[in-house]
Amino acid sequence: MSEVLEGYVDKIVFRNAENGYTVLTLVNDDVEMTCVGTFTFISEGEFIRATGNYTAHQLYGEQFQVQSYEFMEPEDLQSMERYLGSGAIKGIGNALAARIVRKFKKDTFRIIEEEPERLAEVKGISENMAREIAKQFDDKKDMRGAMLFLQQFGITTALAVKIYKEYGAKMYQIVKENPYKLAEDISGIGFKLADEIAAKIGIGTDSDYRMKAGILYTLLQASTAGHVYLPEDVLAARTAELLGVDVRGIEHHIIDLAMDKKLMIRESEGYKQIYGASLFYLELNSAKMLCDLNIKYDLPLIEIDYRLKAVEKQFQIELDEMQRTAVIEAARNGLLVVTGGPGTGKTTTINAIIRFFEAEGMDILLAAPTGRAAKRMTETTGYEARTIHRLLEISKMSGDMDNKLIFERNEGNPLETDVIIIDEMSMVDISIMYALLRAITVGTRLILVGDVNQLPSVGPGNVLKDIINSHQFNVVKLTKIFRQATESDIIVNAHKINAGERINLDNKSKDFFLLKRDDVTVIIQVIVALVRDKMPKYVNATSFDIQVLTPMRKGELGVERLNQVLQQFLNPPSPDKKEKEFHNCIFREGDKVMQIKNNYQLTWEIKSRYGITTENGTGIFNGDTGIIKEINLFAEQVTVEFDEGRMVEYTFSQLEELELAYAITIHKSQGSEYPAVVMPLLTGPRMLLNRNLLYTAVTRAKNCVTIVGSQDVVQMMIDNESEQKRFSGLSERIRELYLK
Ligand SMILES: Nc1ncnc2c1ncn2[C@@H]1O[C@H](COP(=O)(O)OP(=O)(O)OP(=O)(O)O)[C@@H](O)[C@H]1O
Repeated sequence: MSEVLEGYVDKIVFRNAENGYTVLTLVNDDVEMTCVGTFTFISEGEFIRATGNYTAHQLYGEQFQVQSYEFMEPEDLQSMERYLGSGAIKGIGNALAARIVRKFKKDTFRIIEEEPERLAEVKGISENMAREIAKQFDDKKDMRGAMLFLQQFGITTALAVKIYKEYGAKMYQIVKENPYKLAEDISGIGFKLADEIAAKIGIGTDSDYRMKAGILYTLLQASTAGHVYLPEDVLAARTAELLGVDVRGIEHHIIDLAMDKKLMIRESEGYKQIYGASLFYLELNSAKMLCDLNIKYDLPLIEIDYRLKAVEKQFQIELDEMQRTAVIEAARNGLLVVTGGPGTGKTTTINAIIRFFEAEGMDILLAAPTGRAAKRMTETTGYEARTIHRLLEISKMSGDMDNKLIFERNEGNPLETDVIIIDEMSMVDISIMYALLRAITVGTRLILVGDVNQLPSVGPGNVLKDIINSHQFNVVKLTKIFRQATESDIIVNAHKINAGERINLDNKSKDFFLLKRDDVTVIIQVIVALVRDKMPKYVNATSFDIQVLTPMRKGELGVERLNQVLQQFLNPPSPDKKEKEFHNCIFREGDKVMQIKNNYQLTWEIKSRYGITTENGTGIFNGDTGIIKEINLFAEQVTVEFDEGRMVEYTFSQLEELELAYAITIHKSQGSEYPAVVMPLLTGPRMLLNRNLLYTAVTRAKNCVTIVGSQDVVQMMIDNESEQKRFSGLSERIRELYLK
């Protein structure tokens, strides 16, 4: 049962401006009470009614834990004086507040509202100031009114402030008529919340606004699953299910939305592709820019060959036929794709291309979609490679909203270079591809390198595969596995998996094992033994370097369960390790954790042995893993050490961006490499257990792969060619442009 406590905010004892967490003393005629909770908009002197519970704090004694609160108008003279002097109105301190109230008595607030010029009758208040006071008073009143209004729909004060700032007084009309607009305009309000508000207001389930918002929301959901568009029937069916309405009513709303330019409709072989407008233009413009870049350079083959021989001689390599072709095509085309599986010489080819152009005195830029991939590229080429975000000089960062990123490099300020090489192209989604293409002028050569059989990007699109499948650009496929690579069963098996062939699982290999177990408990025991005891010695690494990969999040062998178990064994509770529980997950000092979304604002620091900062920067990206070094319960901060000693401080509320990472999904492992991978494979949905997923998991391991579970499931995955279909139209858009 919640209780209610009313009173004045006497003192704000602590306040975290970022998340609103506040400790304050509330006073009324009877008590003075410490209140703790999230207050987004509060100043000393406000009169509030708080709902919550009394709790006993070990250190601080009795406290009132606030769940929600509302502002009330102060009533008596003392409360008016206290409110005015609280700092809520800038320029009025205690003394002036006392003079104002002494002069106007209980008329004070009415005078401020209705005859503010009379404030100038008080000593120390000019006419200008009087107007200013009235304005502030009015602003705050509106804001308070707005909050009271929004509170009835269960909207938190933080969101209420955002809504009020966005719409001002128009807010009332918008909320009453079309609360779905909130979902379009305000980050933090999604379709679901808007739909709840609509229900409370009494908007019908078949209202036009609701239908349209439902369609747009369905497309947005689809884009988070990687789709750029949805076929009309799929969109209609999913929307109907979401809204609980008849599918037949949806089609004409799709047409209406298209007329409003919120959706784009494209006819494709016998069906309609429905795009959200912004993704449509990202895709169409990417297609155009790719075509524009694809110019031919009329260089005589003899000359290229001559120069290539010189490079081979200088660097003492002999390129294979396809590798030579790749260098030649790179010289003769504005756009080239080089694709191949592990050990087929992609890196060697990149190196040859770099040396070839370098010998011509050309400028070259290297980049990759993730920090880890860029780091590897730097190591294998000896040239600085950056993330694509850094290459494009990301400038405006809105926390987690990738689609709102703004880059300094664009058509008005393009990258000035002769050649750009992008590695790990399979991870590039349509938004970052578009941003990259915008910053490249025709005449700069763009070389895209990647393994098309890896899982596609997390973000929408299937860029690398679509570019290849359009058949309009030069593509060099590297297929030969080089001798050194054939010594690794990881590489050999990866290629077999990809070709749908049976792999040898008799455990005679040095780096590829299957431990047959069919009991979940036993599988977990084996995984613990491998990660904690056996693998570190075998591959000469630490337990933390051994990565457990699993297809699923849920279930007995899913990420969540495995992390709990592995944490218990690899980093058990201990009196000298501090912990923080967050959303049912315990974070403990010493834990291995992973950042689960791109955050361009998080700052990191590298410190020397003497504690002096030697380097700092911003940006921690989806998939970056680190170790919790310290949990500070007093400052409510968690310090995590990422690669290369980059230290990052997370506030407790930012813990939602972290997850334990003893086990991670195969999807999250894209673009990473580990000394050893351990993978439970027992059961799971057939849709998920496919060739593509197994291939990606296996190719993450440098020195050892151990599968624990069922051989039948391994075989089933190899045989299951059905990838989860991605609806993306880049390939079609490119072909349309060439047909014109
Ligand atoms: N032309 C060549 N002649 C002899 N060996 C080669 C040649 N090209 C590549 N190799 C060797 O083959 C192995 C794999 O090459 P490389 O690292 O370039 O492939 P990759 O496709 O980048 O592999 P991965 O994706 O696994 O990093 C390396 O040991 C490399 O030295």
